[in-house]
Amino acid sequence: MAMKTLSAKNALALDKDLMSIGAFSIDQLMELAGLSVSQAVYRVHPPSRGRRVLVACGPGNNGGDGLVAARHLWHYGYKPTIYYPKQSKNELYQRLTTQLKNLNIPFTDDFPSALKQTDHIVDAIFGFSFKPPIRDPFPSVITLLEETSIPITSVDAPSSWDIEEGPPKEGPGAKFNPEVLVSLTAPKPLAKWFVGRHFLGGRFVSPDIAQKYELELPEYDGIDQIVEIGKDGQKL
Ligand SMILES: NC(=O)C1=CN([C@@H]2O[C@H](COP(=O)(O)OP(=O)(O)OC[C@H]3O[C@@H](n4cnc5c(N)ncnc54)[C@H](O)[C@@H]3O)[C@@H](O)[C@H]2O)[C@@H](O)CC1
Ligand SMILES: [K+]
Repeated sequence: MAMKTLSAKNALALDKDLMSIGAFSIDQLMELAGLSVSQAVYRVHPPSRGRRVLVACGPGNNGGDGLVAARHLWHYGYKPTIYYPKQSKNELYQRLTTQLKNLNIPFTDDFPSALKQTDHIVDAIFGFSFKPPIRDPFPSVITLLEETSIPITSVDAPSSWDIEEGPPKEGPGAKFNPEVLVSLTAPKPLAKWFVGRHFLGGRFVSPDIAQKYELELPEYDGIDQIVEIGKDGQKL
């Protein structure tokens, strides 16, 4: 399906519109984004395939989506583990972290060991505000994601990919190819380089905002928070 993509600049502007014109709070948007991610994981990797999910969270809102997704996954019967090395002091993130700790969801600083004990990975490290080059401690994490054979679901962007230009030409991330991508609101230009199962999530865009950014969004089915927009190597 050919679908219009949203540049990093427009993704940020749309986010601001959702919170001003749309009257949403960031908590609401993040909750719905994380719920979408949890549904995509359930769709591609049901608990019968293994309940252990390693959720790698970055310092910004992409990481916040991962924290929310982890909570929903726990409620679906998964056993999430969180890698969240650069924790934000922002009150929202503190609350999301407390919610996970209240469910006895473990946090780890040892990414290589955690990777050996998981069935699925959620990559919530960087989203549309990522600017290369990757700073510590993430280069080695991206290299491990690149090398692992455990399936990965990336949130909004395969972390390390340039939002407009796709995978880096060399260094960490150059060979990173997650199995699943959940684009939030609309795919970013980098989706042109992605081959795998591609979902759209973030079911909160009103018709006027979609029109402003000339988005032709697909219909979501029933109560689903995700819609599959590409698979089997079909590209945007
Ligand atoms: N409307 C939407 O589509 C929504 C988007 N959300 C999420 O918000 C994301 C965007 O969030 P943010 O704008 O907070 O940004 P990101 O989470 O994409 O990343 C920004 C964070 O990463 C750090 N960072 C950037 N480049 C780095 C580098 N090279 N090395 C190390 N650290 C680096 C920044 O210092 C900042 O802390 C989206 O991709 C999406 O996942 C949702 O939470 C809410 C709704
Ligand atoms: K990501």
